[in-house]
Amino acid sequence: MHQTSPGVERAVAGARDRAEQAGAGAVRLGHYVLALLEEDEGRPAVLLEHIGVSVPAVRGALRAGETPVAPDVAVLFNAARAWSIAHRHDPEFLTDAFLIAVLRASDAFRASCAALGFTPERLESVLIKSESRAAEPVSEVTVFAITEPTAEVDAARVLDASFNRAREAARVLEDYARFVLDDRFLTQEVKELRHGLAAAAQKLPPRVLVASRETLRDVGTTATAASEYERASPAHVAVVNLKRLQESLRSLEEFGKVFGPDLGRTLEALRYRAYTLERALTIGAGSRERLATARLYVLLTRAQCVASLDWTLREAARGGADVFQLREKGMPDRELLPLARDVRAWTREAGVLFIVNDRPDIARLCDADGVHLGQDDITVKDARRVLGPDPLIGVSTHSVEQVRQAVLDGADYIGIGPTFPSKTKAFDRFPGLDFVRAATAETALPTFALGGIGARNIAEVIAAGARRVAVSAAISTADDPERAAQVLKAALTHSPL
Ligand SMILES: Cc1ncc(COP(=O)(O)OP(=O)(O)O)c(N)n1
Ligand SMILES: Cc1ncsc1CCOP(=O)(O)O
Ligand SMILES: [Mg+2]
Repeated sequence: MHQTSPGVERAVAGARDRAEQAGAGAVRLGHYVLALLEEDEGRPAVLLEHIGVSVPAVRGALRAGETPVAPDVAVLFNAARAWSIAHRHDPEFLTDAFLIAVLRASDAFRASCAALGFTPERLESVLIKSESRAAEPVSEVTVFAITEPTAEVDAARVLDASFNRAREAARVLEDYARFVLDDRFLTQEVKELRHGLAAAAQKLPPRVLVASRETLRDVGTTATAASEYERASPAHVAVVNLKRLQESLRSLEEFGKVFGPDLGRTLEALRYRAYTLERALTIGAGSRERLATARLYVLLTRAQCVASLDWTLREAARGGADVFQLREKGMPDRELLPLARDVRAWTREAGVLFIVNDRPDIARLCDADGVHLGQDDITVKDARRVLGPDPLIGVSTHSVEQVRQAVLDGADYIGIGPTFPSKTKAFDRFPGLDFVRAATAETALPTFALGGIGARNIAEVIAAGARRVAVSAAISTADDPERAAQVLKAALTHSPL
């Protein structure tokens, strides 16, 4: 049994077909050469072009029917195998070794091919590493004439397969961000990563990749695990393809180093970008689910409530508020933590979410559902260190750039504002309704518009694209927080998400 590549098998079958079609009676050496040169991107064709021989010219000039009858194919296989063992330490021979065996099968045939510009020696001279060649300068366009030719071609084969795999995975993720998440920013991010891959691939001489391509020889193409056909949901598709993208990038990075540190570094940067994307894509999907029905978010400060905080909270929850934030800016920690624990208990009873403002440590100690962070507060990354992967992290934003950064940082939801002047907090800059429009169009992450929002202006905010709002004074200073919450919630639920 000979270990050949599918390329060789195709060439053998192709030579037989040619002989049969020509009514030649026997397969001739020329039939093998023409069959080996049939694929423009195959090794033999690339090799000939590399030594300056025009493949179309050979196809036109070689009179296969007039070339010597080929020996039994087993003889050619033996010669190719011996060549491959001698030069590649590999009994599994490729089309280039088979071509050399065919050329060596007859002196007369060798002479006619030499007249067309190629001899086995010329082909070997660019395939085999020799002491004398190693000292020669390597030209920029050189494909095979490199100090370790088979090593580079083998590395290129991995790169070729991995570039394709990474590009395919990126395409799936782009579709997921675009059609499932409906997220403009993440779609753009994945597209940029895909373009980054294409740019990295261009750092290789194009023919190195082409020369390495023998996909059918890849034993992995038929090795399919049953799990490859199982996808529970679009989110599962995204997770599987994120892993595929990262694995391909790791492989690209490692084998890319064979071509120098520059390519390795470029690919490493792309791999880190893929990790960032993973965070944004998977967190985005999870937060959308957990906050799917959350429309009305209420910030409570004890001193600003006209009645008690617990009564205000219960009333507002009865009126339809979905999320409560404890926002105590100057309260001593000894007072804050017990209050936070009380609010945790009240929100649990009411069946609503509870977020602590500014303080991941307090959020963790009182077992809150999450924390809210402003641009000057602790970062999302550090908050995750305190809270772990599950609790919700909200981030305040005042510009589209901050929205994008919050998405990449792994925020679960975003506060967008201030929209209007607020009695709760003083501002000197108002990104206003234009920002509501821009932010809601940019991301599919849950966004809560806030700042001076109440019953009299909520329609404008909704008209600008907001589907969720966060309010403070509108609830904490209301005589009837239940009714106040109902009015806001009714306006919000009027517009579907
Ligand atoms: C839901 C929500 N959005 C924005 C803010 C504002 O947070 P930040 O900018 O950190 O300001 P302070 O509230 O900490 O003064 C928020 N608290 N909640
Ligand atoms: C904390 C904060 N950050 C931006 S606006 C705001 C206060 C929102 O309160 P109100 O609804 O009373 O304006
Ligand atoms: Mg803050």
